[in-house]
Amino acid sequence: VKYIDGNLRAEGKKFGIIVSRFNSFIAERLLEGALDTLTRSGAAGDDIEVARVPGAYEIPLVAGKMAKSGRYDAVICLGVIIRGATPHFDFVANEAAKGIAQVGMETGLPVIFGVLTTDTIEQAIERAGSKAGNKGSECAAAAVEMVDLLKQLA
Ligand SMILES: O=c1[nH]c(NC[C@H](O)[C@H](O)[C@H](O)CO)c([N+](=O)[O-])c(=O)[nH]1
Repeated sequence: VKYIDGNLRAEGKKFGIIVSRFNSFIAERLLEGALDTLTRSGAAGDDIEVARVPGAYEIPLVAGKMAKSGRYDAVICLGVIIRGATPHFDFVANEAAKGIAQVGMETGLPVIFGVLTTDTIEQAIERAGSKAGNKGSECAAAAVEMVDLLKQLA
C-alpha cells in the first residue's frame, strides 16, 4: 500500500486568508487561530495576506480573485453565520459554502471552508477558541496539509 500524506510544514508556502467582518467579535478569533497555526507551522509573516470582506456572502468573490492570482498556495475562508440572528441564514450560508467550494474546484487550489454556521452565538464562541477548539486553527492546518498533498499528486 502506498500512502500519500500531506505534511504539516508551512515553510515557503503562501496563504491568502479572507475573513468577514460580520460577527467580527467571533470571526477575529478565527483569524487569530489561523495565523497562530500558520506561523507556528513555519509560515513566514510575509507569506500570509489577510483580506477582510463585509460578510460571508462576499467571501467567494474574493476567494476566486486570490485563487486565480497565482500569488497563493492556498486560500482560507473564515466567517461566522448565526441562524438565530440571521433572517436569511440559509441564503447566506448556502451561497457562501457553494461559492467557496466552486472556487476550489475551478482553480485546483486548496480553498478551505472555515465559515461557522451555527444556531446560536454560544455555539460559535465554542468553535472560535473555547471548548470546541478553534475552526480557524483547524482550517489553517488543513490548508498546510492540502498544499503538500496536492504537490505530491502533481
Ligand atoms: O457573515 C455573515 N453575513 C451576514 N449577512 C451579510 C451578508 O454576508 C452580506 O454581507 C450582505 O448580504 C451584503 O451582501 C450574516 N447575517 O445576515 O446575519 C451573518 O450572520 N454572517
